[in-house]
Amino acid sequence: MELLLQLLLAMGGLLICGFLCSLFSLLWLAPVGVSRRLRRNGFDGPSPNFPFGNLVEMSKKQHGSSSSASATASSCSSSFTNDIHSTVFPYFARWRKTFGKVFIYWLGTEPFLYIADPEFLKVVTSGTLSRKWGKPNVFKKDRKPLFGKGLLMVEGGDWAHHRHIISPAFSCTNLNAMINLMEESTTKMLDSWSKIVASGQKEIDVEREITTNAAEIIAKTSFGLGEENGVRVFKKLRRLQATLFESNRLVGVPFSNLLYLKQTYKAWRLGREIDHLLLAIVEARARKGRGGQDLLSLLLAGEGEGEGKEKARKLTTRELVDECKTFFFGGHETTALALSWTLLLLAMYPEWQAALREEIAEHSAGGSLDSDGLSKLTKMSWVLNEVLRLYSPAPNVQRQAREDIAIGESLVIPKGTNMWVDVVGLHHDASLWGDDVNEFKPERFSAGAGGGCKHRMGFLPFGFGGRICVGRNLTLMEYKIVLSLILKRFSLQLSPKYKHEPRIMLSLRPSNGIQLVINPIN
Ligand code: HEM
Repeated sequence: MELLLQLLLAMGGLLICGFLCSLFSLLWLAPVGVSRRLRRNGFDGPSPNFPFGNLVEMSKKQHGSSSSASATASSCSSSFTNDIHSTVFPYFARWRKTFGKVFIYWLGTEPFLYIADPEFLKVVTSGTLSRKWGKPNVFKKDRKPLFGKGLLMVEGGDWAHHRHIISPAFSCTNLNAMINLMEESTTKMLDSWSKIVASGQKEIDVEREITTNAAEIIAKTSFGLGEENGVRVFKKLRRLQATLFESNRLVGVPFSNLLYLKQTYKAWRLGREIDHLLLAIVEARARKGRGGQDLLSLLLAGEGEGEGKEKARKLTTRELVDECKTFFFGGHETTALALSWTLLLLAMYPEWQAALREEIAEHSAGGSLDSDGLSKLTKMSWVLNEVLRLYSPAPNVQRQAREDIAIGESLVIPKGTNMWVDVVGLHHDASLWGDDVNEFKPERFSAGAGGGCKHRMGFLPFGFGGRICVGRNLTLMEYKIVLSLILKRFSLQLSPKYKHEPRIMLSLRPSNGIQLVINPIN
């Protein structure tokens, strides 16, 4: 009996030792090994402390001049600087001074290759190398309730298949059929603005208004909001988003999820409820056959491309549910931010408000804009590009090496290394754009979509390569419709209450909304 007890104790001890060794290897040996390999390959960077990597330094507030954007704004709310890189990414701005535009830093035990050099980005992602990069596992798990296995997250053959089926749904003909849906929601919003102004209040937080409108538009265009379940999905999706971003997670630190059990559980439960509701919508639509102009109906009706056996299989019900969520989360906040930053900049530049109003009037046949008129709003496209350059709603793009990636003779990026492309850094780089890099000058896009940037990979508001944003035409259409309707009815002025404090909350957002004084145009 005593012998058995000793044996059990010894086995227990061995198990605990084994567990501690694996933990030590996960938390310390593996990341240190990768770190050494990266350094041997010539990649420098700030020294990490495992298991936090460089997170401690990244969470520190910046000092002195780096807070220029907010400092200028708080002392004088009628002017502010667009020089925001060191405000939104103070740690990158600091490290760049020492390590240049390509270096390694660590989120927990995850290595990230920071890239703000467009030529380097081109070399490591061009041609066949593009297939060796996937999406970082560390974010995939975290964002599963939002995107599931939708287009944004899938890889390899699955990605090619989804993209094949989804791209045609965003064709111009299909998008044109959505113009009315967009006008309807926006007119409702503007009618409520008129009432607010009539009641004597002139100031509005346009960011809040525009985000609600964009969420409604994307829900209508993705899965339909006309039905009761559509409205319930919409409300739950918004709650899910708030829940997931309530906590500031220690991304990359092993087991850090245990600190946020309550939020994780709440998000998981909401995710399941949304899935059930969306499943019911998808199944009901599938039974009904073709109907409606939203993306879901188009995907349900759309045949896979190819012939016979080669014909791409249609997306399953489960896959369609994930795509509806992906369109909602990938599409509404980004478009809303592009519009909100635009209204802010137009409030600062009344001459551009006037130029756009003139252009809208010129191309509105019988007072309203059709698809032909929208396509002729050239100056508005310049303004959109300039806003996406200065305040890119998607401030970074990430990838993860699925295998060792050899670049030329001497450089190897080890399997598992993540890539972090600093889009804000690229868009605010004077060596690419010139000394006026931080000025709002939409006319720089008059000569072409590159905006005069010295490198074609220097302007990446919608990402790059095969994975470039599938919804960019939808954004362009929504942007033009919403902005035209606003400018026709109101003129915009900056409110003294506005404080310019852009910050990163997954997307690049204003910290305190965007308060504008709006005046009806007779
Ligand atoms: C101003 C508006 C928008 C911006 C700035 C934006 C930005 C981006 C960026 C940077 C990517 C590349 C991500 C990566 O490579 O990892 C992307 C991909 C994507 N976007 Fe957008 N987006 C916008 C609007 C939309 C809209 C309206 C939709 C859908 C309705 C949408 C759906 C998607 C999807 C599904 C992908 C994944 C494409 C793929 O991986 O093949 N986006 N977007």
